[in-house]
Amino acid sequence: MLDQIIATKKEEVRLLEMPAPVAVKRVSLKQALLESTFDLGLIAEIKQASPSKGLLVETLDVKGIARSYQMAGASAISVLTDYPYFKGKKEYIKQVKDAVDLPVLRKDFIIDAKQVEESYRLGADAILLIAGVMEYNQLRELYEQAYELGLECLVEVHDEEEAHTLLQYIKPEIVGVNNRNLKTFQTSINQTELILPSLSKEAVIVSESGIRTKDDLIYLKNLGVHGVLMGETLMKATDRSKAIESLFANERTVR
Ligand SMILES: O=C(O)c1ccccc1NCC(=O)[C@H](O)[C@H](O)COP(=O)(O)O
Repeated sequence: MLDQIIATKKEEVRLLEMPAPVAVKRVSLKQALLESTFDLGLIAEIKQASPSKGLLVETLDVKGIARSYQMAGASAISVLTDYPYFKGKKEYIKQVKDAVDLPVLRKDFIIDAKQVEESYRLGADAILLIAGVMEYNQLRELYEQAYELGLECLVEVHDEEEAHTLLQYIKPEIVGVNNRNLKTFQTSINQTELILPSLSKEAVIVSESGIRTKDDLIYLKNLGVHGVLMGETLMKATDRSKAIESLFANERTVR
């Protein structure tokens, strides 16, 4: 499946027509995670479908979901822009930027400089770069290009080998540990505990995927991560604001 997704992305890059840049006020993902309402920063995701779970919701009110995430105290919003596998759309980024003040992470399979430039023009504040889907030299180039444009990167690793190799190329400011094995789709939040010692102590760490319960959040908070990225659990909730409020209850930071 992953090979198939990357083949699709190569074809999309070949056909990509650069959009006109939209005017947006960029906000920092890193800062939002460090200054979150809760003790753990929350990147709340908007995705209609996924390869592992199929259709998550029948209809998608992108602006309404973004507002409910912001109202409940999310630090940032992750927006799937891939259509073939996640039913996402590129225009959702601007829709979310218009609806809320939170940083927007473009969630897609970014493998080429053209997609980085496109993300900037679409109005994203940050992009996802996945270590497992490209050469590390390419990852470094895309990372540097993004920061030159004023975009931040969430650099994603899944295992210790990726984490070790990554540090030989770049010292990412924000690292995501994907608890989902992208080859098998299995999730285990223990993956975060396994990888944590291999990551830079200076990086802002986000645990991603398979996070469902308050116990999961307490476990991750005690490991010392700065934030979590949650998709399916929030998308499937009947009341998303209430879901966040009850998952993060008593986790509010007193300033
Ligand atoms: O979600 C999938 O099935 C998936 C399959 C292959 C590659 C990526 C995939 N998901 C992208 C993500 O990173 C997740 O949407 C995100 O981490 C949130 O995960 P979850 O909370 O488990 O929905």
